[in-house]
Amino acid sequence: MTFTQTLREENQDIFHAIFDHPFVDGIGKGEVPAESIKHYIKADFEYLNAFMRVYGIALAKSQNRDDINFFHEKIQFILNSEIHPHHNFCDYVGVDYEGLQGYPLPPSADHYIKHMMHHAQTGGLGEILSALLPCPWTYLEIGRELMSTFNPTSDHPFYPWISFYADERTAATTLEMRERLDAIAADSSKHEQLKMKDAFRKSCQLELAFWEMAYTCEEWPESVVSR
Ligand SMILES: Cc1ncc(CN)c(N)n1
Repeated sequence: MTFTQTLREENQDIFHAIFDHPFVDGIGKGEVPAESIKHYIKADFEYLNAFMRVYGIALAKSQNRDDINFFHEKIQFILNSEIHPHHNFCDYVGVDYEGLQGYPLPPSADHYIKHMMHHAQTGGLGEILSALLPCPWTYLEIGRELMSTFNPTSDHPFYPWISFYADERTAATTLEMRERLDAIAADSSKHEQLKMKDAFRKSCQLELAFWEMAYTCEEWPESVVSR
């Protein structure tokens, strides 16, 4: 069994909790509360900005042109392609994308980006890839689960979102990251592998927390200042 197959198996519980989450289920059913969608977009716009910065740190730590090219391409993908699922959500709630940008991150999203940033700053490429991988991998599996469970057609309100993540490009990103991580893990000590496992599991847990954050419109305590 490869290192990333083990990671997937050890985190089956969280993958399933994500598939069962009411926000994810609501995407499949075509019904998600508008406030939850807006909360998601506000946080996800900033989350993806942070994700690109982590790719940038990984690029700076790369030892060969293949890795440099990989991280460079993935930044382009977020900038130019991953805006499509966001536009699908914005159209659903009837708001301008620009109007949902520039907001502070709610606690769980803030935690998630600081977790990735910690591994980017203190770890090698193996640890960074372990912290990043749950992002494409959980969404790829969400897309595939929703495709097979709900069999959406092009008139489904979230068809563009579901088909984007079930698509070959998300599958290719996930596979390329897994292959890079498997190669690094094979040359790493048990201690380093444990750090990678910890980074991966926490990112899976924070993916679940991100859905809950959006669904419940999580805010910092006492964030609304009373006068
Ligand atoms: C929080 C989160 N995780 C994953 C993805 C999919 N790249 C995303 N847009 N946002």
